[in-house]
Amino acid sequence: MSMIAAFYGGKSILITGATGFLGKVLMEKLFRTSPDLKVIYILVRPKAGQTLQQRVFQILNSKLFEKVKEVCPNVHEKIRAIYADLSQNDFAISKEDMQELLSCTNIIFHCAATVRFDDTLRHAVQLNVTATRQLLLMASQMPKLEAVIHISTAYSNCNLKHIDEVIYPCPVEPKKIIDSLEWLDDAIIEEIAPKLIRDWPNIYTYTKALGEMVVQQESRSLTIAIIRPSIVGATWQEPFPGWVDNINGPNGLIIAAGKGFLRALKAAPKAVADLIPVDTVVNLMLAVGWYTAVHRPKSTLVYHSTSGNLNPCNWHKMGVQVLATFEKIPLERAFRRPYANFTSNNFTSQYWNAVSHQAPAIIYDCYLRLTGRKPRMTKVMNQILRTASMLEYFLNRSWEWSTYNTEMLMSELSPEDQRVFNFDVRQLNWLEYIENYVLGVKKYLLKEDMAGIPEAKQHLKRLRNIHYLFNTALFLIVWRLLIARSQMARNVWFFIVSFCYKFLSYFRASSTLKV
Ligand SMILES: CCCCCCCCCCCCCCCCCCCCCCCC(=O)SCCNC(=O)CCNC(=O)[C@H](O)C(C)(C)COP(=O)(O)OP(=O)(O)OC[C@H]1O[C@@H](n2cnc3c(N)ncnc32)[C@H](O)[C@@H]1OP(=O)(O)O
Ligand SMILES: NC(=O)C1=CN([C@@H]2O[C@H](COP(=O)(O)OP(=O)(O)OC[C@H]3O[C@@H](n4cnc5c(N)ncnc54)[C@H](OP(=O)(O)O)[C@@H]3O)[C@@H](O)[C@H]2O)C=CC1
Repeated sequence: MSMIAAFYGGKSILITGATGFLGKVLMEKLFRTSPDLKVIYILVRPKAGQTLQQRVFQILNSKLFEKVKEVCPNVHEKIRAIYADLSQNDFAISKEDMQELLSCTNIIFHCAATVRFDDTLRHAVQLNVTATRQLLLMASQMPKLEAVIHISTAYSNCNLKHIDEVIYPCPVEPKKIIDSLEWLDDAIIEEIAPKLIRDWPNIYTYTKALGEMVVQQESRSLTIAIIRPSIVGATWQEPFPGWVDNINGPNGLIIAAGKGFLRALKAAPKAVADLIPVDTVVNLMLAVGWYTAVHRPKSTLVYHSTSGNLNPCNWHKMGVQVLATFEKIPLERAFRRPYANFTSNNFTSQYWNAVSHQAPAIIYDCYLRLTGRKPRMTKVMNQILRTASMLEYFLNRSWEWSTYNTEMLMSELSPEDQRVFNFDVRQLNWLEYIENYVLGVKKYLLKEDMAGIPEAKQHLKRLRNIHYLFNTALFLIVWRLLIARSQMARNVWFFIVSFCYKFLSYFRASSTLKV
């Protein structure tokens, strides 16, 4: 019997960010392994014209939740969506709902955040710092509360090279920033933002670091733990391999590479690609929730959910495997044949951007214009290049994250719990994982049919022929122009032709002699 699964039985669990990538996988696992849990409260806002109920309905009826319905048929009754906007005072939760949350909650998983790298400082602070503070104030009024699990990121201290499982102080007090945002206007905030974030690469990682400081300062009587995942990728094993449903981080790059838009990336080929499967993160979260509530550690423990120090993989190896998978299972209607060129050199990277990205986009847009259609490829390409440049910082560096607490926790689990809540990333086979990942991107994200694979392969063959034809034509044109204008080019040309002629004559003569 799993102790962790039993622990969540009969519990009332509050999850923020339950409609997000991590939140959905967390809910799925909770319902599947502890179907006798009492209730999961989720704080949700209406979005994209959908009510709360419609959003929940959509999640529960998705492929991800297919197995849950078998073990927990009344899952609809066990999920209670509460209207909330985390950027508002008191989260805009009604008095009755707030009362219920305060009196019933046993465990909190705080996943909600803005993960955009380019968010405004005001919004990112509201979500990643102020909301965390407010949630902890709520938590301190919950008599039945046993543990709070705060989800941060392994990159919250990416200004350091070696990162321990401790909370590092930030140069400016979070409280001071929260207070100043109240009276400063937006223009001034955006002006001071670069000075505030100093050596953090973006507002996201900076505000996540502030969020951790808030956890440390507001913990008081609470039992809290922090989990820091690195780059969260598709599921490894559960509920099935390769599940993924958003375009963030690796996913967008995999699509852009598979469609042949992105063929070169400014990335250090040997740098560690610290991906961590989402189900591994969720298993650690549930184990940490159990451990924190049962053992009540005296201080706030930090757990790294990273792969680099236990089972490292680098960008080159990952790129090769992504390409190998696209050979077998190509994406439909590719723009060009997939290719991956990783370089950390500035000049080479700019060269590849011009030749491999911008030039084909411009040529294609000319073709669209000539055929009376609206040009769009340059815009798409610029968007992809903007995204790639935002990720560059993370693709050209390696970090060392220590994992003492995570390994300690692993050793505390019973063999059954180690199996059911496996977060031992040493068992991960990267080649198999990446193959399932790419397949998952095709199936669950792009919703492409496997029956279309032969046609997709045919399309790639056509693209290869067009590529050869184009290169040959280009070579001939350039050469013709060169010969017309330069005596030296003409001399070289005559030298090559006469050399080939002599070689062929010699070859013919020697083969005639043999006969
Ligand atoms: C050589 C060729 C490549 C070969 C590939 C081989 C594969 C190699 C293996 C896999 C590669 C893995 C690389 C991973 C690198 C990831 C590093 C991540 C670092 C993590 C740091 C911390 C991790 C975290 O804690 S959390 C979460 C991370 N957060 C994010 O990922 C959010 C990042 N996104 C943003 O901040 C924004 O989307 C931004 C700024 C990039 C763009 O904003 P903008 O307002 O301009 O656009 P959007 O409205 O958001 O989107 C417009 C458009 O672009 C599409 N899009 C969005 N994100 C991506 C993306 N990552 N890649 C590609 N496309 C993306 C989006 O869908 C929109 O499309 P529409 O068609 O217009 O709807
Ligand atoms: N994905 C990754 O690679 C990594 C993620 N993390 C951390 O994990 C956590 C979850 O990330 P992930 O699931 O990927 O992110 P998502 O963007 O998929 O999910 C974010 C969640 O936060 C919710 N949210 C955002 N703003 C508000 C708001 N104003 N009110 C209510 N809810 C809101 C979103 O709700 P809605 O659906 O309404 O937008 C969504 O449920 C975050 O804390 C992130 O920092 C850490 C490392 C890596």
